[in-house]
Amino acid sequence: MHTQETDQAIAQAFVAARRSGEGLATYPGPAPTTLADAYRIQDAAISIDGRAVAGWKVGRINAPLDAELGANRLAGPIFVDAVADDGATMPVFPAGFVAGEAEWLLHVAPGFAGPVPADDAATKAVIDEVRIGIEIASSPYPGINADGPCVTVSDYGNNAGLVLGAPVAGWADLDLCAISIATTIDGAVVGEATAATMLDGPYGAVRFLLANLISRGIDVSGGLWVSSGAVTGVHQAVVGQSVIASFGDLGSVSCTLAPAQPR
Ligand SMILES: C=C/C=C(\O)C(=O)O
Repeated sequence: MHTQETDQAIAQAFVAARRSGEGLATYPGPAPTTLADAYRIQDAAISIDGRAVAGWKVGRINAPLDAELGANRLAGPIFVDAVADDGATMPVFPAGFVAGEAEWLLHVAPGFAGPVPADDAATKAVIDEVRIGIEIASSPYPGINADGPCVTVSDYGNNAGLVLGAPVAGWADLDLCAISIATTIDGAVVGEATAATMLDGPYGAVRFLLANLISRGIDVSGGLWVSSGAVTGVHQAVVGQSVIASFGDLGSVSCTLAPAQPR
């Protein structure tokens, strides 16, 4: 059973492991089995952590768990100090889980005051920038994804950073779901797809996120990045490897994975 004490203890253990750069061989407490419990742990960890949040990752919850849990996406914070530019070296947890994901990055403009937009046109109206990017998925706990979405949510949705690629000129007139994207790790193509496979697409991810954050009482008025979900897959990788996400004529964005250092 989850109590405030167990939530705090789990959150504390994840924050401490992330600060140390070390792994967590086992889940640090009773694993959450509902999204409500999982987001309470995430909220507690954000509060203990104390770093400013620059944006949020959105990930997919696949069938049949989407029906069981009552949501087909999940969210986790991306901290300001984990946002980097194209070509960056990105810290990850070598004893835990490590992956790179090609993603559309959408920025919700400062001043958003709700309500959550109802369709893509209304969603575009609250966005002031779109970029190509890479989400770094990494957690000190190796079972972070294998143990299911509630465990994923409980440790920041398995996020460890965001690589900001080039701004997309004329994004509002482009069909983001029509652009072929490829992910390459150490020179080998590990996935190719478009965002057409992703539920209601990148703008739908923004709507999900705004509704999720508002329901949790989180301020969404200051401007925030949305890393809208893995297009070509969640590609596991190891320290030292390079990840390149290619977005056709829009160009590519890359990073290299390095071990997290104590902070
Ligand atoms: C559990 C993580 C999943 C993602 O990051 C995703 O679907 O984008």
